[in-house]
Amino acid sequence: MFTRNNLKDAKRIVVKIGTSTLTHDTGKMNFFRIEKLVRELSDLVNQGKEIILVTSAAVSAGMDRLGLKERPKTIPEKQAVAAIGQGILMHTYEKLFGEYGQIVAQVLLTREDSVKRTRYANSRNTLLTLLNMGVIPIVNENDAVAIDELKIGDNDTLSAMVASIVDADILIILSDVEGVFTDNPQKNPNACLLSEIGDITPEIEALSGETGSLRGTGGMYTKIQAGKIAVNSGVTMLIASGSRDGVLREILNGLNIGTIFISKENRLQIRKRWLAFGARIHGSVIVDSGCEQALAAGSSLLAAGIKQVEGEFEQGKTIRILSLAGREIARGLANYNAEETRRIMGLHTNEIAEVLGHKPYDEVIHRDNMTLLV
Ligand SMILES: Nc1ncnc2c1ncn2[C@@H]1O[C@H](COP(=O)(O)OP(=O)(O)O)[C@@H](O)[C@H]1O
Ligand SMILES: N[C@@H](CCC(=O)OP(=O)(O)O)C(=O)O
Repeated sequence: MFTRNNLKDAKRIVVKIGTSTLTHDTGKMNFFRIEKLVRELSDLVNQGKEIILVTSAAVSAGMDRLGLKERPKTIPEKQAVAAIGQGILMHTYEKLFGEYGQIVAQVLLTREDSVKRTRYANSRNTLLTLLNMGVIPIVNENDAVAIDELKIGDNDTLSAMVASIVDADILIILSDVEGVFTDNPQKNPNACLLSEIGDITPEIEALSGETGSLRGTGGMYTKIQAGKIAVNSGVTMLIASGSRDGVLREILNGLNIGTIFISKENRLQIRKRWLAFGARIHGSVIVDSGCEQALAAGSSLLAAGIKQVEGEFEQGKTIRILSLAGREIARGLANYNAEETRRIMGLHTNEIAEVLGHKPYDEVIHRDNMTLLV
């Protein structure tokens, strides 16, 4: 488990750099900063570290090339602009990393690459093979083809998925802020930096507005969600400022900068991790406190403990299990669809057949298909 004290021993490191760090306010690339980060990353590889870079800014680079002042609105336009920008991004990295003697590879992923078991295994194998060859994989979402169901939607989540897929030691997210503050520091000058976040409680999630900077996607919200994926996958995550000189070296030297999310000790088994974080969430059930305790002790989710059902989900889809206070306790695959779950909630197992006319399962979610997050 990595804490501030032993970060220098981290070997496999995923670094995510957001659009707000890679571009100027004008929307044009910030070459000065990109060069500095490429130099730092190259130096880490020379020290024997394995580095995966998750980069944003394809859309920004494409907009700049086309002279667009506003983000494209339609999906085909967005995809076209990202396809143009991705080439420009890779050209830049190829050139700069090449100057430091590094070999890079482009890896474009979609949600399917972490949801489908075979694609998950393929992505993992490719990334690990590249690392083995001493190459720096440069990852972005495959924006040109990923729409709706296939889309991860933001690179914070993507970077946490990548970190989870390759069993990284740490994930470093570089942004235009020093870390997570008690409030949006761009709007509230009195907001204070949180040096460490232990439990990702509903209060912590509430610190982040839904939006980010003008050019970024998702703001602090998606970074905290990424924290959930990372810590539950055994990956310690840090958020720090990409404009700070020598930021990566300072982090690895254990300096108290940015915000650290310390990983949980037990890494989820690969299948459970995929179940919890690869799949799209289709709805939630809210359970009573007795049920919450039973789940924590390893029981399956029974209809009797469910108080409320949110959203419309099909049988077999991934849903969240929330406490009465709104805390996410677990995720799992539902044996009943939303409508059936509404009809049987609060009932004992032996009453299900009477209400639904059939009872294919005793449990609403079987414990083998459930990942506890507490
Ligand atoms: N509690 C918070 N702490 C820090 N930043 C916050 C918070 N709430 C919202 N933000 C916003 O999140 C932004 C960073 O996210 P984003 O714009 O998506 O950047 P990136 O391109 O690096 O992903 C900050 O500029 C800030 O406006
Ligand atoms: N895949 C998109 C970036 C999406 C995204 O999450 O952006 P950011 O919030 O800047 O990390 C792109 O390359 O433009």
